[in-house]
Amino acid sequence: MSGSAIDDVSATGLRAIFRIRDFRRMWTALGLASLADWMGLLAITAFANDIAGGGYAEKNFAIAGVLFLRVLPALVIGPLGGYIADRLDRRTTLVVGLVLRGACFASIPLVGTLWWLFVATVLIEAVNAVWLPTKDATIPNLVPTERLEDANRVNLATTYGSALPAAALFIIVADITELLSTYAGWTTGTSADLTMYVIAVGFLAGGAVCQTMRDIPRGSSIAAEDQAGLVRTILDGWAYIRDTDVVRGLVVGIVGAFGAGGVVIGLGRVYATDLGADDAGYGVLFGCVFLGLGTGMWLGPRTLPRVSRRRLFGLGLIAAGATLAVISLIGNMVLAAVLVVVLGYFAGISWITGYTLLGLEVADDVRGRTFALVQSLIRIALALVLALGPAVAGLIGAHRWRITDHASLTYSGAQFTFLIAAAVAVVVGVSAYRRMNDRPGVTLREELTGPPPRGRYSERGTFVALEGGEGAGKSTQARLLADALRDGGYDVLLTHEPGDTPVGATLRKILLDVETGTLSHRTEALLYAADKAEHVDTVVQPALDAGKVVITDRYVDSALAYQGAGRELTRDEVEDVTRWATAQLRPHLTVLLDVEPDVGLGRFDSPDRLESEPVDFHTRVRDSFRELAAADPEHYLVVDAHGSRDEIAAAVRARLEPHLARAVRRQEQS
Ligand SMILES: Nc1ncnc2c1ncn2[C@@H]1O[C@H](COP(=O)(O)OP(=O)(O)O)[C@@H](O)[C@H]1O
Ligand SMILES: Cc1cn([C@H]2C[C@H](O)[C@@H](COP(=O)(O)OP(=O)(O)O)O2)c(=O)[nH]c1=O
Repeated sequence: MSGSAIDDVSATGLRAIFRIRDFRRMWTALGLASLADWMGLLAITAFANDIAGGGYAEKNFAIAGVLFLRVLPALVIGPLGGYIADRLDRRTTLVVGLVLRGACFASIPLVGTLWWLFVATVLIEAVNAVWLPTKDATIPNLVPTERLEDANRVNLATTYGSALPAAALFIIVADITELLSTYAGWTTGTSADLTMYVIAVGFLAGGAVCQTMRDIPRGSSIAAEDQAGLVRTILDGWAYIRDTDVVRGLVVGIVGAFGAGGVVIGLGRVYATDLGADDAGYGVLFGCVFLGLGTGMWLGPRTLPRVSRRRLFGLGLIAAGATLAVISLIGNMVLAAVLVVVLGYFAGISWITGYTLLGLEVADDVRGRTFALVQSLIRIALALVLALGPAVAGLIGAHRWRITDHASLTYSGAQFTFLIAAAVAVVVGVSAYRRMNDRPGVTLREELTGPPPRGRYSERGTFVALEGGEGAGKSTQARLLADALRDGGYDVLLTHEPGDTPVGATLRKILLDVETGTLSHRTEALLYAADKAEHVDTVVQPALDAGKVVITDRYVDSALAYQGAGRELTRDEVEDVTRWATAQLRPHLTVLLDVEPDVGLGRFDSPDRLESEPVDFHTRVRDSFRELAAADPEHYLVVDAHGSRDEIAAAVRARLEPHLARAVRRQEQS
């Protein structure tokens, strides 16, 4: 079996793109620019804080202003950026864009006024609005098409992954500035001056690297219509979100998760001063938000495998809000930093589950628009939170209450604003939890401490199930997958339910023959269960034990969906019988081919007994399949079954690869 080759696929992919000289250079330039850009966010906040004069309100208003101006150009000029970028030479735009941003950063401490900080910030972001689409349009011209996905992953990882090193660098430079002024008598205008120069050098170095790239072919044009249609996108997506309950809960929640993280970034600088820390303290808080977000996104959902994803989403928000409330009450820098990691962790859990659920819940035809809208809403929310947070804090001001002659309580505007934001996050979280609670009878305690979900995964072989409504393309995809895997050297068993055993064939005839007439619902469930028992014991398990890849066209989910949701039996009843019949064996991966019932049914001419059921039966079945997938994203792939046969086959193959690799490792270990 060529398993180890498959194991290496993404590693080879990365190695392959990094062997491309110009991609390497683009990546280096992007890394330097991203690092400088994140440091820039910290530095302009610190600079505004220092230059704004003494008062608590002035400092907060200055920070509110500069953060708002930083986000504004992306919203206002953003749509125009792609249009302008399309008309300029790519390499020149990349180089000049970085040099200009570097020059603007260097000019901030040289001019040294608040007004110039504002102007320079707008200039920097306006240049960035043209630079970003140029960068995104350049990457496809540097790598072969089949490596584009890898390249995009690297692009994203570099852009966001540089936040943490940027925070570390910011802290180091802040400390060096402090040392220089204490021991070498080197006094600067503000504590962030040196940082600004370091940022400028970062951008200039990025520009220099871009200059060494070969001429970049113009290639495909930047999707201008994507950008120009922003307003229409927002309106279309808005109507959809407004009318769909679960989606509305998700979107509000996702924006809320960003708000909770954003408020810490917006208020972090002033809050650090409140706690007796300075720029370095702010850098720490900022880094902690990202550390928490990253950890939450990676590990969070995995550490809570038993909790329903829909519940987890709301719970993450509530926990983030509660953590923020605690942060608002304490006055200790070290404790605050630890709690900010926790805050980021919970916000990260909500963000990643929300994003995954949104992909599953949103109807295919509006998915693109909805995601675009969510991105815009996040940007707007961040702009508002980054600006409003400090503004509210400034308005509230710092207060000190004398309790006794010796004790007093200081409560600052920043802490108070955290408390307001915490309350908002908790309210949004509770409402999302209520709206999306898919296990109303089960208490949270039962969910966390109850027995693990029933089921076992075969130690040997790889078990794949294809599920979906009638005519979704299950048999077609099962065949394509089996062929592709056989070509790759795998030992494959292609099978189906009901009817792939001698007894099963008889059961199938009873079940699907229109002449059978109506069956008691429990009889029907038991006959399907009997077919499965025979199938698992005599076909599936022996093949898995022999190390094969078993692909089944329909499995347990079909029973849960058809007998459990379509009929009057409850899902629990059907699940009890079916899991018992299959000896709890679960597929390593279930592929759900998702399509509206009328599209699937339209692919046939002569319906069988179940296919002749009314459309709302099939709609309930479809909803049920989607719920099963949403509750366990790790073991499911939901594919839009409108796509072409080849597109779908490629998506299935890609998602299966890690599972195949795991099977090979399991086999090697045993
Ligand atoms: N991606 C697709 N686009 C359009 N038609 C398809 C696609 N996949 C399969 N079909 C066609 O739809 C019909 C049903 O496909 P089939 O694989 O038998 O579905 P299922 O097993 O889910 O009932 C067949 O005629 C098949 O050729
Ligand atoms: C496996 C299974 C199938 N079914 C139904 C779904 C289908 O209508 C029918 C299976 O027929 P099948 O020929 O597999 O249909 P398709 O080509 O759409 O996959 O049996 C159940 O109701 N419960 C089950 O557990």
